[in-house]
Amino acid sequence: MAVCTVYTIPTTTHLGFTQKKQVFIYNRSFKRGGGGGSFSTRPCVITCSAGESQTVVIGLAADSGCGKSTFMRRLTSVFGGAAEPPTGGNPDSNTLISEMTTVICLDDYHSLDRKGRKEKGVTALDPRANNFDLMYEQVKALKEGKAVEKPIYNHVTGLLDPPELIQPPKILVIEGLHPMYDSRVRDLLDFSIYLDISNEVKFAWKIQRDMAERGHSLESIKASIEARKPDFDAYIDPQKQYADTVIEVLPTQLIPEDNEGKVLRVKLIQKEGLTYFNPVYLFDEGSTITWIPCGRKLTCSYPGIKFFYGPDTYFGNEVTLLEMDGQFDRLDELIYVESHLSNLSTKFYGEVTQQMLKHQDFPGSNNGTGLFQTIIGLKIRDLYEQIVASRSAAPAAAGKA
Ligand SMILES: Nc1ncnc2c1ncn2[C@@H]1O[C@H](COP(=O)(O)OP(=O)(O)OP(=O)(O)O)[C@@H](O)[C@H]1O
Ligand SMILES: O=C(CO)[C@H](O)[C@H](O)COP(=O)(O)O
Repeated sequence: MAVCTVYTIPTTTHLGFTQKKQVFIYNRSFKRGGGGGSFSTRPCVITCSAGESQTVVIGLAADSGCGKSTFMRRLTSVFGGAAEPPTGGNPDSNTLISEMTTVICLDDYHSLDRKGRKEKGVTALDPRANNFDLMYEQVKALKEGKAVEKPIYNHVTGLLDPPELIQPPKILVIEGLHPMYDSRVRDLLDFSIYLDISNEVKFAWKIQRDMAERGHSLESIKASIEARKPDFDAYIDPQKQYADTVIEVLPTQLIPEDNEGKVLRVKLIQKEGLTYFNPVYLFDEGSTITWIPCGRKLTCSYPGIKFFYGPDTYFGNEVTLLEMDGQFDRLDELIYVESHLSNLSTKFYGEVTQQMLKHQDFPGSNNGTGLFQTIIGLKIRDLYEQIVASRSAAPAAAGKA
């Protein structure tokens, strides 16, 4: 039987607001196949069932409705198998588990529920509505191979539900508004991604989802974006300076004065000098290239497709930029583009095209958003494999010394 220690996280003050004991946590002495325990008002970390090796932690930051779930579906598909909520758990859980990955949504660390935020006049983007101490303790514990009882923020009721048990996975993805906000959490990340959706495109996507699919009015969508904007600018957007990769989505430059937001210009901004990540390049590494692939090998209707590749700087860091403006007419022809890209970390020729074809019904499959999300999924698989290989090589090397 595993012996478990429960650490309680003290109530703290953050940015002048007291992080209150909001969540009912089930502090259970975790036994395999067993139960028993009692409710506590303190969040906890349970030290038991230490994993064989450390978990690799990936951070994905973006505003709400900016494609995080779609990206996660592409990423988990790269590892094979379906991602499902914890079996037999809360039907409103935000967690998705597959054989290799566990994706936790950082909304679960809201310290104020919907009513609490309204009473205090803060948005969910405001750090004062989130418990970063607990986020740090639990991500750290998972990284060290320890199971945690993670709270659940219920998006249906707007309440904080009793927690769920999360076992340390091989790859932990923390996705949400603030994975890179708190420096302690940021330091735990092995790789980080920021989805930077320009206001025009965010608006077009919101209209598509909230107006067409959820029956919201144009005015209410505009009002909701405007209400979130100051906190988005203050707390969410600055995180992109820390990201190892940014996928920036802008209106096309191929159609003069386009304001429909359907054709997109997408930039993949890749940090240079990382140990386990080599940027993807087009044709010749280190060069600067503008490429129009349309013609005999790639069917393009108006306004066509344009790629750009070259070096750049981003928040003072050296980066490699890969950009695609326009959209594909025929996804099977993507192999032509793929064959001119290098450092893709594929396991066989055509794997990017295969992944894109597999999920052609996902939003963004015909443009740079889907292409670059797929490529980053493959790079994360490669990063994971490199980290695991370096860990198993380290003890062997130490043994020889
Ligand atoms: N690449 C894309 N191209 C076009 N539309 C997209 C794209 N990605 C997302 N969208 C639109 O945005 C909506 C939200 O996408 P998704 O659920 O992946 O985002 P999210 O960040 O997880 O949202 P939330 O945080 O609100 O759950 C989709 O239903 C779709 O309408
Ligand atoms: O920005 C968000 C992240 O997804 C949500 O608005 C936040 O989590 C609050 O959720 P809800 O609107 O369901 O109360």
